[in-house]
Amino acid sequence: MATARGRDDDAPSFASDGGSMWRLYAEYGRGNRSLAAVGTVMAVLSRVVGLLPALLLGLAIDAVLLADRPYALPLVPDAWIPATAAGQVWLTVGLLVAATAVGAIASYLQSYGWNRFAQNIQHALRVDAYESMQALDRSFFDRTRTGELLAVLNNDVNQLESFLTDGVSSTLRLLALVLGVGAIMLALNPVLALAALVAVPVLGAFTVAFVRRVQPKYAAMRASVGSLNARLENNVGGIEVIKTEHAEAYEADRVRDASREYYDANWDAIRTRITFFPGLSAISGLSFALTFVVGAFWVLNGPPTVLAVVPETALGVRLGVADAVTPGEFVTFMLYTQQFVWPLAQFGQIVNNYQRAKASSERVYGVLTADDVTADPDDPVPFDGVAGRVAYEDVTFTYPRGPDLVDDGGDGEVGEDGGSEADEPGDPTPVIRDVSFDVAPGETVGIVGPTGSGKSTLVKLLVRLYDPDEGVVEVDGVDVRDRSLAELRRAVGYVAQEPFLFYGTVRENIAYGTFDASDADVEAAAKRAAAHEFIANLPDGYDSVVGERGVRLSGGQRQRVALARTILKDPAILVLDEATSHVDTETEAIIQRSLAELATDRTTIAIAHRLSTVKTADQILVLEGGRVVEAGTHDALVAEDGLYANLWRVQAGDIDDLPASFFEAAIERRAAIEGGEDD
Ligand SMILES: Nc1ncnc2c1ncn2[C@@H]1O[C@H](COP(=O)(O)OP(=O)(O)OP(=O)(O)O)[C@@H](O)[C@H]1O
Repeated sequence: MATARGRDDDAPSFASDGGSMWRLYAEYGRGNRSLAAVGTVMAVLSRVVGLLPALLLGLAIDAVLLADRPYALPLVPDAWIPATAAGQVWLTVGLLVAATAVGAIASYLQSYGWNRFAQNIQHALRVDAYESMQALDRSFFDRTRTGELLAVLNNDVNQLESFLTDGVSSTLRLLALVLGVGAIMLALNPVLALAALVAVPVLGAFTVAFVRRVQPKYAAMRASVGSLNARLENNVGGIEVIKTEHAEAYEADRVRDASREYYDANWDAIRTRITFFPGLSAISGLSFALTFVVGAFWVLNGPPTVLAVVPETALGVRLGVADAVTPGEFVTFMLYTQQFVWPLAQFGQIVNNYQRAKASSERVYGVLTADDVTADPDDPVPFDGVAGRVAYEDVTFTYPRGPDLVDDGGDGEVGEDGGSEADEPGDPTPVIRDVSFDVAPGETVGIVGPTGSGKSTLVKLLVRLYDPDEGVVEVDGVDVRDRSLAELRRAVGYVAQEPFLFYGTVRENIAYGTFDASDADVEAAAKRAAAHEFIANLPDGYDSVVGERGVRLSGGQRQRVALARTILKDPAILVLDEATSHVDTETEAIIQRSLAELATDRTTIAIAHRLSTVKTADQILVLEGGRVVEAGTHDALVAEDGLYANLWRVQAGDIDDLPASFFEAAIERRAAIEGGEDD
């Protein structure tokens, strides 16, 4: 698909099956029924009251112009009607004012009801969509572009709210109006009413045709908003690279392309929409004119002659074709026709908003019902104090590619088969293969190996960021999938390779996850992570704001804040993924000393490129191509004279002593990694 270039072809589109909108409204509306009821009743009341003026006006005109027409009001006993003309005028004025006042109050209450209803739903929906999104497993986020997800949580949720606020109440008012006016007109003069009502089926057919055309266009538009958002979000995040690579022009072009894609999708929808509204108005206008012609000639010349053949009591209903139409009736009729026909054109706007909300609701529903969730077991095995034994048994893992996800491109063509065959890159290769090892409680294990050999992936399986395809990862003899996620993640402290800091203070970042920690605990943890000194030197100390993602700190400082966070958590099992890679050797020595102290009474798994940091580990696993190729203590591995011994020589600077086979293997490895990245 041409327009899919530059998009992640396996990125989720958040599409869901149809019907999601009403399911969402039904589910979220349940707790807000009384607001909806107030909105509904008041919408109907305001419309009904709005019908009174035209009726009163017609009656008043006839009473004034026609000597044989006494002033009478429907449903009002004659005894209540004033005898004098002036009294009747005042009664009419009084009723008009009362109708206007009741109409205004009803209109306020209906707006209150529906707006409150819509805001409540919007709020609940956004929070739930966020919670569902948060529960999705790590691989979902690998495939998803942040901007697109934000578009769903923001724009799409807002779109639903806006339809609820305007669309639903307008529909109700329109319904009340059409039924009310239709009934009154039919009662006044059924034949003349038919002239006005003939527009209804025509408008209906016209609207159905519009909906069919515009619906896929709105879906395409929502998708391209997501695409554009994703591009913008990515570029703001990568602004440093854009600047240092002097890629401003290139990125401006890419944003232009994404924006143009949105423009085209939007314009396509707009073109359809702008032909729809004038079309509706034209139909409404024609119907108004038709009613006027029939009515006017009826007033002037009596009933149309074509109707003379219609029996007066056909079907037992009085058709009134033989009656004259009074000027007052004619005015009432024309006012109603206008009130009735023009708002029908508004129906187009409602349908239009409905279609937009429908496209949005499908995306929101897609997030709410996405099932890529790391499941908590039904009956988790509780920890009985965490001893800290870790075991991997024949573990194999491959990163999922996501062929199940629909690519809807930017051009609005939603893939019918869930992705094109041509994009299928073949079976992905496992990143972890048949890995088995055992870590006794309190032991320290070092994991080393060339870049891309699967070290980070291996430890992510322990905290269930991913689950293995084959084999088992155990903590204290129980499969981690049988542990509750909360307990497991409390037991295992994980310092990621690129630690993430939240916008906020240093203190908040250290206490993240241990939210009830005291200031003294935070400081103690920072000291153990060799972070206290630099924090104390920041302008506001522990209250200094770190900036978004911690940009105001250096890479090494960020690492130490993240390390302090995990130290504060005081987990039984400590997993460090190159936790000190960004700090200088002197600081590293300080951290190593406190880590060694920490490691004495807890299991520690440390990934390291700098082999000196794991030299004293109880065992070292050497990973290559996802397999454990060597295992043992530092001395044993050096004596073995294999990959570890060669890596050790590299770091000791003894490059001249390395065998040629080491370089050949290293070049092969690089080629394999780069080849893997290409596909
Ligand atoms: N989220 C992901 N989705 C798909 N593939 C991934 C993902 N993360 C890593 N990989 C791939 O898995 C392989 C192992 O990556 P991993 O990060 O585990 O290696 P590593 O040994 O920790 O590397 P380094 O030493 O460079 O940190 C690499 O080929 C990488 O391209």
